[in-house]
Amino acid sequence: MEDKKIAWGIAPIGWRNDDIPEIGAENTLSHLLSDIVVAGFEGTEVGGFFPKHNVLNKELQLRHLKIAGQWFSSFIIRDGVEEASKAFHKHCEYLKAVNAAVAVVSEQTYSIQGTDKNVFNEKPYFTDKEWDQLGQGLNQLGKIAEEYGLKLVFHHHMGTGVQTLAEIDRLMENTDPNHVHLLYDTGHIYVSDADYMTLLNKHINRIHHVHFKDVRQAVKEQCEREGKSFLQSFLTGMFTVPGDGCIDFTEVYKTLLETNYSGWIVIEAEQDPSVAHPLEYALKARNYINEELLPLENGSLIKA
Ligand SMILES: O=C1C[C@@H](O)[C@H](O)[C@@H](O)C1=O
Ligand SMILES: [Co+2]
Repeated sequence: MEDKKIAWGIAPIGWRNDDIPEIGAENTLSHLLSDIVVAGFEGTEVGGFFPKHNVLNKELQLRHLKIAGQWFSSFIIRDGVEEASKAFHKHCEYLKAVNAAVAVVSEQTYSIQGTDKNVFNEKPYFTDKEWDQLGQGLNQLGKIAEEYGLKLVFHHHMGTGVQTLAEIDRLMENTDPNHVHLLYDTGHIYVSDADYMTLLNKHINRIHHVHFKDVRQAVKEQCEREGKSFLQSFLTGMFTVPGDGCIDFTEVYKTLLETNYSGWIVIEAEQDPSVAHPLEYALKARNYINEELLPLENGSLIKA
């Protein structure tokens, strides 16, 4: 992050999606990275199709782009922390080699994220014993991340055992603030609880990475009525870029400024790239940031 407090990125998910690797498969790494430059972002997250670290670094350097982090599916409850640690070491090694800031961890034991189950009412729940296992395991993974100069940021997610505000509260209570941080994803908390500000205000001190994902309310309601899965919901257009849905990002951004948030804010709007042109939506997001969010910085400086 150097001297700048907030870095703006955009995730590959609008071009290619690790949850459904077939969609957008024609979009190459060069295409994605060059679009990111055209849209005026400083970096991105690592996608499942990204190459070895040296190849990626070359492509990044040519475009003056940086890597914020990468998703890691942990199975601490299913496999135990020793097994999870082995895979996590490899993950962190790669992230260190591409100079990333964070390792994004999501506990995927019992997750229905990639299944055809109704994401609105079939989410899994952990037992007390499983919560303990998860908390202790994440503390260990957090220490591993630090060995590589990274912060572990936990991703609350629809269709998983850590989805609702109450579950995020429990996870925060059950983990060591020195080693386990939080990723705040506006889209996931909105679809889960509707209220996205309470989570932000409550856990701002633990938040070290942010995903800006907007939600189309009418599409969300339709998906809920039809009992759609997570994958079907985003293919139907439940998510979009900030400024194009019902979340008030000015309120979110003001809070981040007032609390001196330092880190990445990554636009992450999964849609079907054959329906929502990735560069068009990246430009739409950038315009919204420039016109509605960045001007708030002056207001917040005056207030401070
Ligand atoms: O951060 C994320 C990564 C994706 O793989 C995930 O499904 C998406 O919803 C998300 O928020
Ligand atoms: Co996210």
